[in-house]
Amino acid sequence: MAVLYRSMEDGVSGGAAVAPALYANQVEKTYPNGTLALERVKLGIQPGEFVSLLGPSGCGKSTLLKLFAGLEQPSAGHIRRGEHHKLAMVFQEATLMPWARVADNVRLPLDLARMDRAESEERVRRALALVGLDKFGGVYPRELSGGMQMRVSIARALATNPDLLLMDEPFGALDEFTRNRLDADLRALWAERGLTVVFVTHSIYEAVYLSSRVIVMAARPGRVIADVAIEGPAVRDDAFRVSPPFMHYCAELSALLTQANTQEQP
Ligand SMILES: Nc1ncnc2c1ncn2[C@@H]1O[C@H](COP(=O)(O)OP(=O)(O)OP(=O)(O)O)[C@@H](O)[C@H]1O
Repeated sequence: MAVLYRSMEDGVSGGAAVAPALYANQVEKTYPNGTLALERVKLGIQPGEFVSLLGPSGCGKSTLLKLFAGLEQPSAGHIRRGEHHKLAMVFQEATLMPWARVADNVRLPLDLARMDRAESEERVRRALALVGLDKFGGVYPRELSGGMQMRVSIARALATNPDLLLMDEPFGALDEFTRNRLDADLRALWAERGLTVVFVTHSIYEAVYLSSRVIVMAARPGRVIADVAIEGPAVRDDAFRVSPPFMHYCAELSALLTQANTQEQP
């Protein structure tokens, strides 16, 4: 069988000498209102992996991403980030400033970092080219489609030259066609730039298409229930989406999610 079920221990040690880019050790998160969002999550992410966090609503995917980003602190256990990694985050909403042109939106984090203007303009130009929006720097966000606005949001993250990209369901609000296209572009970008990506999604198809590894989560309490390596072709085109291995992985992940739901505690 092509699917590999790796133990949670393997996820942490990776079995390799390379230090993980991200590491969660026995992490728990209880919010101030008493909600136990995550229970004993143990997970290591190696540099260069494309890892999706897949699971039903409320299983703690966003919470885990925020813990990795340092936006939330664990209630127990600890989170470690590789020392030399530069992190950027992309959210479900494009969160653009409507009064500012696209190029100014993308330049925002560089302005906040007080980067020299000549350098920041060059960074913005390159980031917009990477997401296929080189001709749109001068327009306002409202003049762009939802998919293009998400591209701007990704360009804003890329302009900071991250090597670690945390993405919280960035394409969840888009139609399927646009989403598939952005998935393909993101996968190509990941391969080209040697990024480490952690990607939150509800979609089994999206997780299989994009990832080198899928972490399956269950709710109440949020926890990791499986760690599945996706050994698809390195270059993933539309043919991969209808190939037998793709269908096979989708069926495996679907079965794992169903199993997790039926095991849910009331
Ligand atoms: N700031 C908060 N305060 C209290 N409870 C929270 C907070 N943020 C999240 N939760 C709760 O923690 C649990 C996990 O939420 P989280 O957003 O991480 O899940 P998720 O898997 O990302 O869900 P979704 O796919 O719907 O975004 C949920 O029960 C949620 O209601």
